[in-house]
Amino acid sequence: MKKIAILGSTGSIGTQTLEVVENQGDIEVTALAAGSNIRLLEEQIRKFRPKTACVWEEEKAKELKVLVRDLPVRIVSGMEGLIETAVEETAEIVVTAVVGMIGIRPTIAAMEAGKDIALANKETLVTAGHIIMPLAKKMGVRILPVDSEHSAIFQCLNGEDKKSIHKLLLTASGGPFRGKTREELRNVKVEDALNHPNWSMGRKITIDSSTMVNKGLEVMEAKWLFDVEMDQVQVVIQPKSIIHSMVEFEDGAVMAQMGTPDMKLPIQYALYYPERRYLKGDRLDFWSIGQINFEKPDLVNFPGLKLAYQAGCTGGTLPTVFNAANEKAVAKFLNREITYLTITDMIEGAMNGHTVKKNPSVEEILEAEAAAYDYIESRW
Ligand SMILES: NC(=O)C1=CN([C@@H]2O[C@H](COP(=O)(O)OP(=O)(O)OC[C@H]3O[C@@H](n4cnc5c(N)ncnc54)[C@H](OP(=O)(O)O)[C@@H]3O)[C@@H](O)[C@H]2O)C=CC1
Ligand SMILES: CC(=O)[C@@H](O)[C@H](O)COP(=O)(O)O
Ligand SMILES: [Mn+2]
Repeated sequence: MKKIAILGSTGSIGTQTLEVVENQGDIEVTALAAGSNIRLLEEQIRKFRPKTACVWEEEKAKELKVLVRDLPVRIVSGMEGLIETAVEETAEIVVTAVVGMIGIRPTIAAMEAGKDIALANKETLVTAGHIIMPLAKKMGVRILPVDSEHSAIFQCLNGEDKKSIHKLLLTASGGPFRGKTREELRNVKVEDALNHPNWSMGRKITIDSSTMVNKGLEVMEAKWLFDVEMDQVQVVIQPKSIIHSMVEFEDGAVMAQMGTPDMKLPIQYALYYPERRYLKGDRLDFWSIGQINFEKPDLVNFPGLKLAYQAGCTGGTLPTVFNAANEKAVAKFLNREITYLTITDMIEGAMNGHTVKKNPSVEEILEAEAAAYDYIESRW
């Protein structure tokens, strides 16, 4: 039996990972972690019987301990608990499905403990890719992409030498506001931004898709995962999310990976790589699709993508500031404290106010995160 731990088991990726586990029937779940949803975590513990379970909030962890007192599961909490979950000794693969930079330390700990990483948590790679990728090499562990575009690229590459890549064609749906002007975006509501045309995902990434910040994070994620330059990653709008991404090789050949918008495919591919297994669900029907359209991204009305290229090309602590400012801004928008366009204004302001530090340590990354938060709190 393959053994896995899931950080963020109660979220969109976490629950779909558990669906894959249930459908396949030959994976043991040895550890689970969530933020605060102890009702769902209790259900998961009863069904999958992990050895360790973590709840971020200490008070909730105490409540959970009482709820599962009849079971042989160790309940832990906070960052220490999250790290303990990530290094649970029997797990071979850790699925990083927490949202945000909070994933950095547990991901590093899991790698240091020799675990392969099924990586959904893109914020970790964006902010600490210069630490994660060399560490993977040093420890001989694999970073298996779960993000749909990166899984697509990984599948297109299928072991081809990095030297054969001319460019990566990262597809984007364009989100719910594709084609709109900044004027039209001025008064959009939280509900409008959460209305993604193709994918059902957690709230933070859904807002990121609407601003194109998600694509910006993904350009930086691709740079680290596939060891390419930022200018080798070209974003192509493909509104129906049928093509999940493409690779153009040196000889001009283009490989694309297509499928229905269902994250269970990339999750399952990462968990069983290089094996492909049957996955039940809808399949593409090209007779009814008819057409697949492509567009150039609009960097004027959606400056998030342009700012991401700036952050990724500069490097150092700037991607952290881009990401941290976005995390703070999205939380504020979801909390209805700021307007939609303020999200990218905040990112731009925080980036402009930052002095870049090259090759930052984890501590320096976390300091840059805190500084970006302080900057935003002091100005908005
Ligand atoms: N959803 C998708 O289809 C895709 C997601 N991703 C990436 O995957 C990651 C997860 O996204 P998604 O599943 O949508 O997010 P969700 O918001 O749906 O889930 C987040 C998960 O993280 C948990 N969590 C939050 N804070 C903490 C914490 N401090 N300690 C432990 N667990 C915590 C949540 O617990 P609780 O429920 O208790 O709050 C929940 O289980 C993100 O980085 C996202 O960008 C990438 C590609 C596609
Ligand atoms: C499912 C997934 O991987 C998301 O990151 C998705 O790609 C979001 O879509 P867009 O950012 O292209 O709207
Ligand atoms: Mn994606």
